[in-house]
Amino acid sequence: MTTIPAEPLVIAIDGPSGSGKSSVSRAVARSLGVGYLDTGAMYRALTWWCLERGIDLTDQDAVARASRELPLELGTDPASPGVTVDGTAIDTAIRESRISEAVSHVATNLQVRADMQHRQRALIARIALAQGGVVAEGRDITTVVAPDAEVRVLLTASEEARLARRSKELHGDAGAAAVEATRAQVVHRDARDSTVSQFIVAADGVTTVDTSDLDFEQSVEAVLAVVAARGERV
Ligand SMILES: Nc1ncnc2c1ncn2[C@@H]1O[C@H](COP(=O)(O)OP(=O)(O)OP(=O)(O)O)[C@@H](O)[C@H]1O
Ligand SMILES: Nc1ccn([C@H]2C[C@H](O)[C@@H](COP(=O)(O)O)O2)c(=O)n1
Repeated sequence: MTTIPAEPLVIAIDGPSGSGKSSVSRAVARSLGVGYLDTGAMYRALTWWCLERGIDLTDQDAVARASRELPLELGTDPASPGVTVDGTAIDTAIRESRISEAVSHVATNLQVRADMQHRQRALIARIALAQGGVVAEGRDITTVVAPDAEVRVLLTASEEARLARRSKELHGDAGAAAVEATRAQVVHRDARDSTVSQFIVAADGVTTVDTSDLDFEQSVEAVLAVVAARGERV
């Protein structure tokens, strides 16, 4: 473990799919001994819940209603951040391809976004207080949900690197066919999601960490270096 911040520290991390947000954020939170919030899991959980209940994802009002009623519980321990809806553990189910391919319908619903952003601000405040700090990651955390966070990072990587990582994770190899099969879950999803959030280019005051040429441990160290340098910026 590195150092436990004296004051509750909010670290906001955004970035495109496959940049390493979830895995790197969890490792950073563990290293600092603070809580973790996976906001993407919230959109995934709502997508799962709507599909379970037969709600048409293109029916914006119905999905927004489901969002307001979603009985969601999120674990905030970076070692095991479980996701539960109405008592059912859905950690594995929300990572299935059918959810990855459908989640943008939900994430681009502006009524849903307003509801989720409201929940996320409350969660960030609560986790930071309870766990001495929080690493919150997603697509609009540095810009909309927590623009006043003490540390704001855009974690990015080249399209090639992101496709290869996700392909290896899903198919166990990064050969051309596997990479192509992964494209819809990475590039096409980012194109849809970027119509409602800015996560390709860093906003003012947000530090870009490009992990294209870094391995996992080096990426974690690079984010921890940004955290360590906080306050040194003018
Ligand atoms: N710097 C890195 N070098 C190599 N592999 C990495 C690196 N960072 C993350 N990975 C691996 O890449 C894969 C994708 O990472 P992760 O799921 O954290 O990305 P993400 O940005 O959260 O994606 P999404 O937004 O689609 O959920 C994981 O298998 C992870 O272990
Ligand atoms: N703050 C956020 C977090 C996530 N999303 C969207 C983008 C993705 O399509 C989906 C799932 O996220 P992932 O688990 O892949 O990081 O949710 C968003 O719009 N805003």
